[in-house]
Amino acid sequence: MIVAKNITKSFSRLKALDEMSVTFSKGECIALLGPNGCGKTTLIKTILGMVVPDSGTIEFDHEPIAGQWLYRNRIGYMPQIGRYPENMTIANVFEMMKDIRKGSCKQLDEDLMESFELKALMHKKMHTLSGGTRQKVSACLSFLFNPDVLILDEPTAGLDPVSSEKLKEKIIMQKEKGKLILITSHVLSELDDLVTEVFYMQDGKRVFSKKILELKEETGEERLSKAVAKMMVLSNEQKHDKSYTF
Ligand SMILES: Nc1ncnc2c1ncn2[C@@H]1O[C@H](COP(=O)(O)OP(=O)(O)OP(=O)(O)O)[C@@H](O)[C@H]1O
Repeated sequence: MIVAKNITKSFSRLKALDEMSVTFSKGECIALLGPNGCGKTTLIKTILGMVVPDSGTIEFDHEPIAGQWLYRNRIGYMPQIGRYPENMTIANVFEMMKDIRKGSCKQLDEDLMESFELKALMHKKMHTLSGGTRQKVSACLSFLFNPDVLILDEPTAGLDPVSSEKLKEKIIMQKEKGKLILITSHVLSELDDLVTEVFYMQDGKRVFSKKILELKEETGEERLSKAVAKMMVLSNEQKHDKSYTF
């Protein structure tokens, strides 16, 4: 569904993405992992067309995305930090988004708005919201237009535990519907029941990408955090052994 080939993106002398290639398929829930500053958000933004790569190509459903924008109607994006017109109420923001996306979605998905009880807060202005409520607005907007692809950048950061669980349940339901979900999180324990694949990056490059079953089998670990940690140790140990392919 999304295929990126040899994507490079530099900011001055820093290579945020270095010849990065990825294939993300329908029905997968992929954890995009790696240390701070390794290029996860930059990769997401190149897929969304918000950052233009210096070289390389990205295809969405076999069509190059360069110069295109309609494909974005099929993606729900929850940014790490949602930025909105601060003087608007939550209701204004939703109306604005519905207006922008007019006609691109027949049936709105308002499940999360209900489970987060957001409707009671609709009159509040964005600049008055707590960090968690702002995060809930971003989550609701990303699911609202029933997208085929969900890109969620640190979705549970700032959410209380009950709201986090509600969001996780919603993500699992979308995965079961066969959607493609890309998710970044530094709290690996939250990803345990969610992800089907792990894509681990460092310094703008892929270190390994593995299906979750394969990862658990190879490391002998059940929990994602332990499996990823062990994979990193194996990766370092095997760096000079060319017979071992990640
Ligand atoms: N617009 C920009 N201008 C200059 N440098 C940038 C810009 N965007 C990203 N970078 C740099 O590119 C590198 C990758 O950043 P990116 O946000 O993709 O990392 P990340 O893996 O998402 O990090 P985190 O886990 O902290 O969210 C970082 O060194 C960052 O400072």
